[in-house]
Parts: sequence; C-alpha cells; structure tokens
Amino acid sequence: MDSVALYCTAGLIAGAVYWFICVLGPAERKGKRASDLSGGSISAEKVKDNYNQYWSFFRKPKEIESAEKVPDFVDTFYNLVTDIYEWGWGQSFHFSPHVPGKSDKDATRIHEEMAVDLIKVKPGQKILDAGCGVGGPMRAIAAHSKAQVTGITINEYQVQRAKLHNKKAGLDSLCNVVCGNFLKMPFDENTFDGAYSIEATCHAPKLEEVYSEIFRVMKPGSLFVSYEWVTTEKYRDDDEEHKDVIQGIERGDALPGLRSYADIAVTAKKVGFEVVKEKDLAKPPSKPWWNRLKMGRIAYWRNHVVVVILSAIGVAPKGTVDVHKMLFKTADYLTRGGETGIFSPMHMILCRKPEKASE
Ligand SMILES: C=C(CC[C@@H](C)[C@H]1CC[C@H]2C3=CC[C@H]4[C@H](C)[C@@H](O)CC[C@]4(C)[C@H]3CC[C@]12C)C(C)C
Ligand SMILES: C[S@@+](CC[C@H](N)C(=O)[O-])C[C@H]1O[C@@H](n2cnc3c(N)ncnc32)[C@H](O)[C@@H]1O
Repeated sequence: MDSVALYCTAGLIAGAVYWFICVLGPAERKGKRASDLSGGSISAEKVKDNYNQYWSFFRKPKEIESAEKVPDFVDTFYNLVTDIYEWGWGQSFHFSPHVPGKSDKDATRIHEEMAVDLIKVKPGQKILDAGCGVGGPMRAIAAHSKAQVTGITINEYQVQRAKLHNKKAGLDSLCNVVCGNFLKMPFDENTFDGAYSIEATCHAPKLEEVYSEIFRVMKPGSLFVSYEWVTTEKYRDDDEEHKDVIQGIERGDALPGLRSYADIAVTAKKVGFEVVKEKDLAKPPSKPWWNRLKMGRIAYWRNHVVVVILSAIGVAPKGTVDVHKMLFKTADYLTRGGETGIFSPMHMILCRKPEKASE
C-alpha cells in the first residue's frame, strides 16, 4: 500500500472511531459524551472498588436493612451510574408512559408537567423536588409553572451537574439545588407551597420516614405528589419468576426493598396526609413505559462496545464496563416487570397536608 492509501485508511478509521464514540454516543439531549464518562465524585481508580462495595451490600442483606447505611449506598450507586444515565437516557432519570406520535423527550416532559399541574402551584411559589437527580424534571417543571423549585439529592456530583444544566438552560433563577438527605432535610417546617418526588422515594429504607419529612417542610393546605416504584396486585411472592424479576430490579437500582402498591396510601395517611387521589399511571389506556427500554436494546450493545473500548484505552474508568453490564441486565428485569404487569414505576399518589394538624 502506498503512503497516500495508508493515510486515507488511517484517516477513515480515526473518523469512524470518532463517529462511533462521539457522534453516536451522546445522550439524546446532548450534554454527556461517551468520552466524558466518569465515576461521579469517585476518582477513576476507585470506580471498580466502589462497584464491588455496592454489590457487597446485597451480599450482606442485614446491612441493607440497617437504615443508616442506605443513603451512603445510594450515593455510591449514583456516583457510578449518573454519567451513563445522562449519556444513554437524558437528564430525566425516570420512565413515562409511551405517547403515540410523541418522542420520548416529549412524553417525558408531559409526565413531568402532569406532576406540577396536580399540585396546583402558582408562579413564584416555592416547591420541593425530593430526589432531584441532575434536574431534568425540575427544569421542565420550573419552565412550565414558573414556580421556584428547590431540589435535593444525596449525591454531590448530581448537584454539580444539575447546577450546570440549570445555568445552561437559563433557569438558575427559578431552580435551586442542595445536597442532602431527604430523610433529614435542611429546611424549616412549613417552608414549601407544594412538593413532588419522581421515582426517588423508592430509595428510602422506610417510606414513612421520607413522607413524614416531606410533610414537615410543607405548608398546611399544600399538595404533594409522588410517582412511586411498586409491586402491583399481580405480584405473588410464592412465584419464583416474580421474585427473580423484583430482586433483579432491586439490585440494579439500589433499592433497599420494593414496596407493594397497597402500602403507599396507608403510609401517607399514617404521617398525617389526606389522600386526594391515587392511580397507577402505567395501567391501560396508558401505553407501555417499557417500550423505550426495549427499543433501545441495539443502542445498548453499541454502548457496550464503546464502553469496553474506552475502558481499555484508559479514557473511561476501569469499573465502567461492570457498571454498564449491570445496567444492561437491569433493563431486562425492568422490561420483564413491565410486561408481566407485576411492577410499576409510576404509581401516582396525590396528598394534602391538612390545614389544621389532627389531634
Ligand atoms: C428511577 C430509577 C432509574 C430509572 C431509569 C432512568 C434507569 C433504570 C435503568 C437504566 C438504564 C438501563 C440500561 C442502560 C443501557 C445499558 C446504557 O447503554 C444506557 C443507559 C441505560 C439505558 C440506563 C438509563 C437509565 C435507566 C433506564 C431508579 C434507579 C430508582
Ligand atoms: C432515579 S433518580 C430520580 C431523579 C429525578 N427525580 C428524575 O426523575 O430525574 C432518584 C434520585 O433520588 C435521590 N435520592 C435517593 N435517596 C436519597 C436521599 N436519602 N436523600 C436525597 N436524595 C436521595 C438520588 O440521589 C437521585 O437523585
């Protein structure tokens, strides 16, 4: 081969690798490229150890049950997955019903706007986002309602990402983000005119603790809506396949234990809320939320090749391949949970804090 052909071939290969990693790679809403994958607040050399540590929680189930350790374990999980989520899913870390004729991005926004419409807030009022991730929902909700949103997340890396995105979107005057534990929030009682939580309270070891903390910081008469991860009435714990699917979902999503749909309203009432409405938003006529996961399968294979190459050449931290493999399997468990109807990530509960505290 003469030198011109050699240069052309090398140029083509370099171009193809760039296209594969940087053009095909980024999340649907650009912001994270495959070449930017990191371990969040964990230094690159410690990603693999932290991944092993994450799994050790499941090897010692007693530790999971010990409630004080859960926030740390959830924090480790989000250091490991936040960049991969942003890269492969976008800035909203939740599901939404498929809406025929609408893109995933629009379906996600519709699901988020529904939450703030339910809590009936006015422009300028203060609302809480309990478990805000990198703030995808917060920005959609602030833009839609013009309310002042304060988000809280246990993960410092997510706070940095959320603040960066808020600024880029020109929404930093409406959106505020703090790092903290939603089981013990740094806010005074009766602070917020409303509150919402999207697919986040499932990380709390005891739902009662997070609900009572949200109740405390809300003003009397204000509304709270949550999209909960639950097992449905179809789940049977004497069915081995059901148990396997639910355990797979718990392990791949840092959950101390999925709750039954029946426990949600009971807990809300126990902490003092009035239950205004409760509905599983995954039920027909809603179209399957797991469609997006299923449709993405080819992209996940492609992503896996990208992650393997980037780890091998030292661009991505070594443990990234393990984390990606775990998510790959989790996508399958979640799809099975949706298809069998034993699991829902969008059991909606709308509650009011009474005007007067009950005796
Ligand atoms: C509410 C939670 C998170 C829900 C979802 C946002 C995430 C659950 C599983 C995640 C993913 C699975 C497969 C990944 C894929 C292998 C990778 O190539 C690209 C990212 C994924 C699609 C990733 C994206 C986010 C999820 C869908 C929980 C944690 C309570
Ligand atoms: C699946 S993500 C959802 C994020 C966001 N609601 C969204 O839909 O994009 C769950 C969020 O809950 C947060 N979280 C979990 N446990 C928490 C805790 N104890 N205190 C504060 N945030 C917590 C995580 O840090 C993460 O941001």
